[in-house]
Amino acid sequence: MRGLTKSFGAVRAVTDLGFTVEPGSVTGFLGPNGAGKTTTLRMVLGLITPDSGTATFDGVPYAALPDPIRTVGAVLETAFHPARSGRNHLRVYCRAAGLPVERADEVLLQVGLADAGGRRAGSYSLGMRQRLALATALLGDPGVLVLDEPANGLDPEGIQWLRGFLRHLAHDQGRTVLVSSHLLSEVEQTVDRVVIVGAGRLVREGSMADLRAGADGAGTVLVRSPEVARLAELLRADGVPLTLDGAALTVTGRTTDEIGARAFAAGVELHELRSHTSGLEEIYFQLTAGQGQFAAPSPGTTDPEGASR
Ligand SMILES: Nc1ncnc2c1ncn2[C@@H]1O[C@H](COP(=O)(O)OP(=O)(O)OP(=O)(O)O)[C@@H](O)[C@H]1O
Repeated sequence: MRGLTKSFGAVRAVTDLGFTVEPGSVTGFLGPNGAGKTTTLRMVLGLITPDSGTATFDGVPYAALPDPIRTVGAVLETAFHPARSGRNHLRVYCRAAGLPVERADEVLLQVGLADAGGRRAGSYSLGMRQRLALATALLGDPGVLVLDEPANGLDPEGIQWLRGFLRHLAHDQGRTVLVSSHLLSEVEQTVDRVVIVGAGRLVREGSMADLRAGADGAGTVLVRSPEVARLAELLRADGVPLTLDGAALTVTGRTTDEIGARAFAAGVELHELRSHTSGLEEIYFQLTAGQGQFAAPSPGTTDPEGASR
């Protein structure tokens, strides 16, 4: 994508957005609600026309792809004829796209719906609908998958399955997988790279490892110890920011590894040592704070301008 820009009337949804998604990895497309993710994906898939900029697959815009279903599979919104079985839904797509109808059963098996293929799609749970949508995207065995919030409605087991499945498609099969989400925690363990957008603009692009490196020490660490006061004294002497509230010691800007090592070196017994907030989540929050569509002042903030920043 290069220089993608799109307005809806007075609303500027996406501004000069450009990034590249590589094969063999899962890229997370992250941003708060209203950041412009869906609008971007719709432009990529030729469903809406950008005001300016281009989106291409190996240099070819979606509209010019000779065989789009074999190049790109997408899950944007999940709409099914409720009375049609999952299998028939897929067969309709196969016929429309000139694919053998046997593909329907192959993709049902791939997404774990083989036993439910004969049931009405209207009776499917939200998670099963997501799987059926994914199956539809896979019909043409495309090299690129574009998925808008595919974890929506999945239970923890479904999310774990999706995680493994997307990684398999990218890492083992070499496909290009772009997956949007407004929650970093939802895709944190799935994605290799992230593209973060806020208010329609690129905020950050890079590997998950880079983001993690930046997040090291950004969270807080909670410590329980029968010698908590002594440990607090030692850490204060080291210049470590902390708060001691009764028996609860909270340390900022250090990892659990660092605190553990310091306590061990001083012979301080620890009963609990855990990171309270994922530093990664904090970084994501800082990068996108105030850039969501429904950005509101934090509780207790009286600045009336806060909501619009
Ligand atoms: N068809 C449309 N007409 C008018 N405004 C639109 C339209 N589509 C999107 N917008 C606006 O463009 C902005 C970006 O919306 P978009 O749906 O792309 O964000 P998103 O990042 O996908 O959000 P979410 O995580 O909530 O799905 C929002 O302000 C939205 O209200």
